[in-house]
Amino acid sequence: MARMLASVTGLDEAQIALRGGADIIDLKDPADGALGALSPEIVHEVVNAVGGRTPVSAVCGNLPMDAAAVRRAAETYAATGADFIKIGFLPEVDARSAVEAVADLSGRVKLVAVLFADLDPHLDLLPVLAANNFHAVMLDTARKGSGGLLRHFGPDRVAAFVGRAREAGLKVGLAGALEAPDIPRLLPFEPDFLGFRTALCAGGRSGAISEEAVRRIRSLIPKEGQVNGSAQADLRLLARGYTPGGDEASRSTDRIFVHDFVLPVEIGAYSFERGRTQKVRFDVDADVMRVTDNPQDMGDVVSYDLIMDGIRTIVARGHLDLVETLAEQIASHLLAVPRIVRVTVRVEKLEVAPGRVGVEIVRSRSARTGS
Ligand SMILES: O=C[C@H](O)COP(=O)(O)O
Repeated sequence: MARMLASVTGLDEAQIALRGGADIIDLKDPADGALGALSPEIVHEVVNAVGGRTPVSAVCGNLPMDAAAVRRAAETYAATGADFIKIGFLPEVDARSAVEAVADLSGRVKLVAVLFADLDPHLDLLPVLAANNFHAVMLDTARKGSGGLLRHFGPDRVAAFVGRAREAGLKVGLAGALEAPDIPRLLPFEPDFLGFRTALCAGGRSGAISEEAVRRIRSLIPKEGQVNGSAQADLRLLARGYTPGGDEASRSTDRIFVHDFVLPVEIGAYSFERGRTQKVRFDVDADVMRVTDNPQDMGDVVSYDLIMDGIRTIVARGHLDLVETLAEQIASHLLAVPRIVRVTVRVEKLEVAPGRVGVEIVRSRSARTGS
């Protein structure tokens, strides 16, 4: 279940974040880049004031990839009483010795590595982190003015990152100028936490955070007992008379769609279709249970981004022989979103004939579950 990490600059903001419902208080100086550190005294003060109500994490600073410097900073912040310390690892040098230099601190504090999506991170570091007792890895962005996480790492790369981190046995955090529409797109990857600063501030990440913004972001992340980004919606659906296993398709639905979505895809049963891509067009319509006639925020809707992200992620897995297989995988992926009750998926190869060839399938939840 994803938790919400809120980056704050000290005690006042920590209290605002707690009132807004943040699950992890993260201490950093946003005016000093992605990993600007606050003084150990401030961290200690916040740890005492939070008094165990939520975990507290502290950023160790913008460190050179030098084992001794990383060790010194990590020891300093481990001594503050923070539950987690976050250490950034840059890709330009081999970070292995810096990772090894802090391994034995894991008995005192949970170690969290931060890698940067916009700096071409070395994913080979993931097993090294796990072997050196790191608890978690967080994918963030270094250049905060350069767009959010998904701009640098498409959903297919995020899926690969999360998969490799989990395989190594690490918990996973995702961050990087995340905004409200990113949340339903990232929840399907089942991160352990999502990190925010910019979205919580009025006037950029160096501005002050607002309780209302914290609350709004928190409301988009399901809590324990809720499922995969959908349970909040499920509660609203229940309030409107939808019942699990009921005749969902006959209830009020809206249709979201992605049409004329063309991607290069490795597909085809012929040998000449292997080892290369060809253009494939996707047209997908999804019937979505309506929770309100007055949609105001991302919690009220199912985003069409989920359709595009799903297609990209499936296509990135590699070669498939049949358009039918691809269409079925897309349909299954979308019907895993509980609010989607019916999908029409059309997959067309654009380059194998003078015209277009392909398949269209219609699949619904009730037909699958028998409900
Ligand atoms: O650790 C998480 C970051 O503080 C997120 O900051 P951001 O939303 O400004 O990228």
